[in-house]
Amino acid sequence: MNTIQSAAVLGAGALGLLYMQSIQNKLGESAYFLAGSERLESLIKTEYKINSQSIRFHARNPLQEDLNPELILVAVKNHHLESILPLLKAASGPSTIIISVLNGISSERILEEALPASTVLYAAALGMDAVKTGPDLTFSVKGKVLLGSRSNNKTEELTKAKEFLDSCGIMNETPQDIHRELWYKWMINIGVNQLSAVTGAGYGLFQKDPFLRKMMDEAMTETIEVAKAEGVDLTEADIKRWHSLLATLGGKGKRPCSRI
Ligand SMILES: NC(=O)C1=CN([C@@H]2O[C@H](COP(=O)(O)OP(=O)(O)OC[C@H]3O[C@@H](n4cnc5c(N)ncnc54)[C@H](OP(=O)(O)O)[C@@H]3O)[C@@H](O)[C@H]2O)C=CC1
Ligand SMILES: CC(C)(CO)C(=O)C(=O)O
Repeated sequence: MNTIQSAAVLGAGALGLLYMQSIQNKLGESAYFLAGSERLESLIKTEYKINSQSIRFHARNPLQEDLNPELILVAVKNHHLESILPLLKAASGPSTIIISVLNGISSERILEEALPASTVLYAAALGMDAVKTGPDLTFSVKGKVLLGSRSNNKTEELTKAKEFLDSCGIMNETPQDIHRELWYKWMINIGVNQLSAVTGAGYGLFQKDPFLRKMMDEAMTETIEVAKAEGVDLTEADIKRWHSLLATLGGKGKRPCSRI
């Protein structure tokens, strides 16, 4: 099996920058952001700072050149998804592996429908505390990518993508049932992100405020009920699993409210 020699990221936000830093370290110029003409120049010109270290990235426009990277990591917000499909269609081909780190349980199906020739893997990004302010990204923990195939089988594309993430130093796991893990992540977002939006609380408060923790757990318990109705066996133990992960996140000023 060939190893991945070219990779693109769509979305130079908190997660896109976090992953691109590692991917560019591995692939150099064969790693680039995908963008249309409205963002291309600024992506190329901007000097980003990642944990105070200056860094520049490459960017290419798939509407103007044939790219066909072997892997595309999609890291936009859910409400951007529809508008990036033309870029993805132009950039991808039959040998392209797509990984979407969007929160929620629907982006992979949307991508599969829009890009039937490519292979869409199922993924969730978990446990990072990355915050982007202007061109500056800061984080204290990088988290990990949970990765699987639609069938949950260890397909060639899954193995290839996993080996690539490993080679870039991007922590990842291939759980037995990726669909369950997507619901687990969705449960976390429902418990934390909305409450954070309403209260302004960051992880620090979620770690120690009993009232906030109670509301968070109640929202997660409701999500477990919805998951069960969908045939996904999330349990209270998954809430405990989240409590352990929450304890590892940097608490200072972090507001995970805008992630969904
Ligand atoms: N941040 C985190 O810690 C985590 C985030 N996630 C998920 O990852 C995804 C990304 O989150 P995050 O990085 O925080 O989001 P950001 O808002 O920081 O980044 C999204 C990026 O997408 C870019 N974008 C939007 N439309 C286009 C387009 N048409 N072409 C090119 N780029 C475009 C935006 O550019 P512009 O600003 O120019 O519009 C922005 O840079 C979300 O879906 C979120 O749910 C999952 C786990 C953790
Ligand atoms: C688990 C959590 C809340 C921590 O970064 C996250 O990954 C997100 O904000 O989506």
